[in-house]
Amino acid sequence: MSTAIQTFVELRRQLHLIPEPGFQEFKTQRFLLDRIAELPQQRIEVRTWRTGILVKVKGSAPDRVFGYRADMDGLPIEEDTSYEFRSTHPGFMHACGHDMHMAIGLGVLTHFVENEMKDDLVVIFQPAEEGPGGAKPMLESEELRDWMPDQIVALHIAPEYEVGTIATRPGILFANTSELFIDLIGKGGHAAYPHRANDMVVAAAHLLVQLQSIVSRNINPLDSAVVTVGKIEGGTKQNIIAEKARLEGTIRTLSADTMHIVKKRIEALISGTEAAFECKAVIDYGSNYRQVYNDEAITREFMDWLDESASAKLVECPEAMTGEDFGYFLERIPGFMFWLGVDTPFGLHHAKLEPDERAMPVAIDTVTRYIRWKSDQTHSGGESI
Ligand SMILES: CC(=O)N[C@@H](CCC[C@H](N)C(=O)O)C(=O)O
Repeated sequence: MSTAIQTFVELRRQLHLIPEPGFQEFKTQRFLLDRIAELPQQRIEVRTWRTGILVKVKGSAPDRVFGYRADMDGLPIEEDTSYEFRSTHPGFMHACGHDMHMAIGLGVLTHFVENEMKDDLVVIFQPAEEGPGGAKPMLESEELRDWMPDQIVALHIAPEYEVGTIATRPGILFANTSELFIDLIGKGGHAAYPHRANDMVVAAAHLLVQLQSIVSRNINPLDSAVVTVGKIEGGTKQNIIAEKARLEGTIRTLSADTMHIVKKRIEALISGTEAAFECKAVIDYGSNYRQVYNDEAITREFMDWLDESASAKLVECPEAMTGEDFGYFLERIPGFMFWLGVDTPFGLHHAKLEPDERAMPVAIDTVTRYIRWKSDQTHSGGESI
């Protein structure tokens, strides 16, 4: 590994030490700002937005602004890797690769600071991707308004692909998402007198099983949807009938219509639970993310370029039911997202996730070469998508 790449690997390890939840990425922001301050400052301008950062690198004869976006937040997971550089924040871990996304962002930024291109570049470090979502408010912010890229790219690590692989597709890449929070409120009581109470642990158990029937019985088998309840809590002690229970989950669909169907069915099942268990239910859909829809022409052009440039092995992949608030960027700015192969047996959001760092030079090289090629193409009078 070259010294320059070793530096970004080391920066990724330092970011891995300090995972923070959405909109609380204070140490992460400080760390990134300090690294950005070490770069030659002549052609860069830095802005902060909440816990996020925007860095503009001025080009020599700008016609357009290219964007690279990296997400910043960690997850509430107790890390269980074999790393020496495990999280120093108990109960939090970079288990979705955002440490790598940010270090790659620093690599892309450094490249364009050291090697001028004609167009401008904005590197966007965005908070709260895992929730409640930083992309939408960031896009509406004054800080980004006059730095809005004309074309944007982002990547996400992919445990299932080998190092050296980049996977993407024109059109929909990631699903529409909606969070799901259901509070059940009944009547608590003594464990020995169930007839005088309305037990919300039992109500939650019934509802949880019924929710599983939505995908299997209400969605066209040729369509795709996910209803996952990732957290359930209820009750206070083993001999007290629970007055309250809470289910927390997420819904994923490949279309807005299917999202509507799933939500209607959840509401119907919840009404049934209220009637059956004589309780009250409150539903909250939390934050919703728009699907990640890759610009078809630009993505196809990138895939052709990648095939020819042999910067990485290209895979045209199927859609995934993951969500990403980068979908909001792609709603406003033409561009695409791709999967970066990091070849590890444990999946995203797993306590043992150890992405292969040899993927980092592949990403920095591909992103910088592609952006430069695209910029040169426009300036040489070539066709501009
Ligand atoms: C890439 C990835 O894993 N993204 C998250 C996005 C979470 C969206 C939202 N908070 C939800 O849970 O619905 C994912 O879980 O796919």
